[in-house]
Amino acid sequence: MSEPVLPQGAGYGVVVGIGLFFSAFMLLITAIQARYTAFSPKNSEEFTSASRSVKPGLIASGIVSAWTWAATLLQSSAVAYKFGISGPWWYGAGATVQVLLFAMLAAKLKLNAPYAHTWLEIVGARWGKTAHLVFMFFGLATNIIVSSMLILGGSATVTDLTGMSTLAACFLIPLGVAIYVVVGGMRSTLLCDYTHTTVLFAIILTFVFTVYSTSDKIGSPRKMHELLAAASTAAPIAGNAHGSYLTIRSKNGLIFGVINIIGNFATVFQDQAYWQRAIASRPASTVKAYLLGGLAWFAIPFTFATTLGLAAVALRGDPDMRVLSAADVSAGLPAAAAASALLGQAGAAALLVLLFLAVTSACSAELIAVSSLLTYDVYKTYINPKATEEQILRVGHGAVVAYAVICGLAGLIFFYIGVSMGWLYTFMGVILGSGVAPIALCITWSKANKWGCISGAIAGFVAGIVAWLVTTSTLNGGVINVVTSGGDFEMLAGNLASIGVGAIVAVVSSLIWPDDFDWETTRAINMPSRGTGKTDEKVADSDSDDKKRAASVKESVAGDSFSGSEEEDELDPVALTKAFKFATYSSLALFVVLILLIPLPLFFSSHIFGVGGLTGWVAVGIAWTFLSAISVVIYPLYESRQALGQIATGIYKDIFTKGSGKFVTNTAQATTA
Ligand SMILES: NC(N)=O
Repeated sequence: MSEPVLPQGAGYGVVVGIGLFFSAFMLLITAIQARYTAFSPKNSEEFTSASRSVKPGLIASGIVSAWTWAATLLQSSAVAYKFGISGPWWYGAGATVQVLLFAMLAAKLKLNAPYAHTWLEIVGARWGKTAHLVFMFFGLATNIIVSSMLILGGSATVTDLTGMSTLAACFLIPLGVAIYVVVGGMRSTLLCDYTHTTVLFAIILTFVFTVYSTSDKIGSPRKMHELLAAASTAAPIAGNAHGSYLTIRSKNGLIFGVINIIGNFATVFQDQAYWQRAIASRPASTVKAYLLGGLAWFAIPFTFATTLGLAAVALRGDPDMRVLSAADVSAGLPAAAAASALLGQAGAAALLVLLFLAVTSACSAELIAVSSLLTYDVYKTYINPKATEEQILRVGHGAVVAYAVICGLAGLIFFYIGVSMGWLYTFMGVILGSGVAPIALCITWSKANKWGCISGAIAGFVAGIVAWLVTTSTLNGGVINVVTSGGDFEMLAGNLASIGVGAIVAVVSSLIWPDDFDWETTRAINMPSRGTGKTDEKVADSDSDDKKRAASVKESVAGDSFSGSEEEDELDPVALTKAFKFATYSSLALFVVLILLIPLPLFFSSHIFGVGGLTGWVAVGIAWTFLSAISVVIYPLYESRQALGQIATGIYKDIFTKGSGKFVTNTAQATTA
């Protein structure tokens, strides 16, 4: 291993320091939220679901943040390093379409189970205990794999750049996050995600402008083209047209693309984190949030990897660029190496902060997701069905901390057995792919057959493992180990068998023995008794200060609260059916554009990008990144201007008339809502 670019203290400083900073920040946000708004995380609905009241910009920002893993930055750059310009495209497009298509599931969630806390509650209500337990295995396995990838990617980079102990990084990363999740719950986690996403875009744009505009090592798309063309001549890529880095015609790039699409279907559809954002969303704008979030996210891996992944190739031979081994690439280190070569310690530090923010915000989504599954699907379903509000909240908090420790342990175990982030990334579809179709059918199709879907998930799981191992053995002379099993064809076989068998068994059996489900049972999940609002409507305290503020009550309510009656209005089945149709048409159209119309003609024509082509490609990436930043950084501020005004007014009042700014709801509304 080469000398770390940064001192060890920088690693601890970022991991512990930024972790503590965000914990303090979260305490502040939570205190502000409790004092100046209608929402308090002391309520379990608010803790896990943000009272189902969050607006689309903030949900989109939360989706971007939860979907920006360590792999989004590191693996995307690694595939750019290995396959050239096709890698960032397949990474970005191949993981965006699932979020877009999830908009359909999100619309159906609001239509068919509007008050559920978790996707497993829906499975349990529709198909009973066996299905609940089988799909819980898939759900929790998804969370463990995603969290392990976060910890592996995060710790490998921190260790590489600073020399910090991997063991310490594996535990300190999730524990720091656990503190702020326990303090803040879902809404504050979304607010923290928002701040992370803002900084993330700022750092990504800094790297983009360094590479394509200011760096004296590269500095322009033209120079990048020249360096990539030279790299293609010096070390042609097997399977690429003319061995070039500048073509979409890449056989291994395409194989990665297929694996990527399958694995990401598995991790979006079965990860409570993405369901949870749909659950937290206002019903009328859920579809918008997912379409916006998906499109905004695309820019992150595409532009980042087109920048630092390609820069790592272009800078080969530069005295500041370290030589990368196959293991370094699998660990996702090309981006870190390029950042250090371009900007020295400043580049390494910026990458470290970027990665840490990505890892912590995705990790916070995983922690609160697993906490919800353990609370509602394990504790409340099987251990204490009559659990009180207080017990649920306590278990939710305990589950966050327990899962943080489990994440650290899982990351460490994978690290010691030699499984890297890149290996896990291509493996995820092998064991998780079979659940994709059964779960999608459970929430969207009244004819989905219970036993067909359960057996599809199990049969696909077995088929995936068998196909993966048999292919590994066949292609490697009977040798099965971490290295041989991580090959492109080996992983492709496992991924295809898993998702294919799961889908075929579920669909065919449902066509032969169709169910006729009327959704009444799922709509009844957690249904509030008539007239109960979903917000934490705080009845005015009896203290004299609050009485004095009676006059300001109405304005306070006009801020960002979301009453039960507003929610009922937004749950109008006609409007939600329309939203589902819109989600279907738009997400399928975007799927066709991103996965078929753009890359396939470029692939089959074996086109090699010239200077103009590369410049246009990079320009699209930069423009998309700016539009994304506007959507998930500026737009959430705009849509919440009233609430921000309400909070600012409260703080102003508190400053000038001590105690007068506190939020109090209209007592008349509180008792009748
Ligand atoms: N979230 C992903 N696949 O980067």
